[in-house]
Amino acid sequence: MEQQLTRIAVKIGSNVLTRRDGTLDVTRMSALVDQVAELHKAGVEVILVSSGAVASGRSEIHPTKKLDSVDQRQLFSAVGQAKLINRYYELFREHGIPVGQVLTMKENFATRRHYLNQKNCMTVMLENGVIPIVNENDTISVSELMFTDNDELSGLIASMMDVQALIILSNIDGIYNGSPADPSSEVIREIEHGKDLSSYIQTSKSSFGRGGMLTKTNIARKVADEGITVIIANGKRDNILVNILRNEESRMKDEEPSSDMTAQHNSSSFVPHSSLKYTRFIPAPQPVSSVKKWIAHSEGFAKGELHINDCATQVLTSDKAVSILPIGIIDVRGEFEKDDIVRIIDFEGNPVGVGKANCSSEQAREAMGKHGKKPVVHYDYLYIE
Ligand SMILES: Nc1ncnc2c1ncn2[C@@H]1O[C@H](COP(=O)(O)OP(=O)(O)O)[C@@H](O)[C@H]1O
Ligand SMILES: N[C@@H](CCC(=O)OP(=O)(O)O)C(=O)O
Repeated sequence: MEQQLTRIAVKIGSNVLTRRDGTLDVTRMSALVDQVAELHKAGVEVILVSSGAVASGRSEIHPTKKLDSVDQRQLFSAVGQAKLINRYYELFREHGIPVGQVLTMKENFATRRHYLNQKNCMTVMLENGVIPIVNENDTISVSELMFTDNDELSGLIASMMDVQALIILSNIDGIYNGSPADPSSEVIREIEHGKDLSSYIQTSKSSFGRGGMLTKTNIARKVADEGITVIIANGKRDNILVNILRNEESRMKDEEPSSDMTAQHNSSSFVPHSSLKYTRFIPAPQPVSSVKKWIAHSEGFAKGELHINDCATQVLTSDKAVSILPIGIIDVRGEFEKDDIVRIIDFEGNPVGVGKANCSSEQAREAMGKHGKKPVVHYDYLYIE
């Protein structure tokens, strides 16, 4: 069988990997590893983003004196990450697949140089048949330096590694169109670009999770807008990963999977399209360039703002490929250097995009409102939301 999905990222949430009492669910972990191994052997490059460090450390260590939340997280993650990666190592070794640990933090995505270093690290791992297992370095990333949760991290990784699909595994079948506890609610199968989901999402989150469904949805949308398929599914369901991949493959080929595929994969239970539940964010038809993807996720590192006028706002939000020219800028806020990230704010004060500055804030202020000057943000380095 010719594989169409050749590179995917899979995020495994804390709750998929932990039992109710907070101990590591090794049976579930082992089942997921078997599935990833099956995909790997079928030629799919898989990048795992795995939570579970804090949760697995919590059950290992019982501090004698009361710790504050930062100390707890540092202690539990230091112990728990070692335990987690050791388990993965052992489980993948049974399939003859080497794994490598990548611990990262938000700051590593701030400069293009660090970003490309990380990308290179994971690319070389994949080229050598190694499965990268990524997690946030919880021991040193605290408070404002933290990712909202690993959903945010998985979005960055998916975008950075140019995957075709990001599969976010949680303890729920997908996004429900009401409270998941309400029996009349149903899983939304497909989400189109621009659909407002805010009324569906409850603020509740699973017991060991950090972000909740809202961050999942926001990240999923952003990544799908970059041309990557995003799927939210239940990691506790048997064979979920393999079934999703088959389903997506057959969707791409616009046909039901053939029986020889079942034989080749040596798997027992193909679940046909209609009974397999998950939420799929439809990807934008035009993939976004690699540098624009980085810029799209760099908003949090912006050093300044370019406020643009009515006319510039209109052309920017049209389908035209335009740069930010000084003539359309009405205000430059903050202090930035060439190559720093800046936010683009429209004439009504709404953030409309992010870009890499082509000059310093001082030079931008000088050129502001003038004709015939070089772009302050070039189109190739501009991401419009
Ligand atoms: N509309 C909704 N559909 C599905 N789940 C929802 C919805 N609104 C809130 N949730 C909650 O989001 C939780 C999953 O998010 P989260 O706790 O972050 O999981 P994870 O640890 O896997 O990242 C679900 O267990 C559910 O309680
Ligand atoms: N880095 C943390 C992940 C915490 C987190 O965000 O979990 P999740 O809600 O599953 O995305 C850990 O390994 O415990």
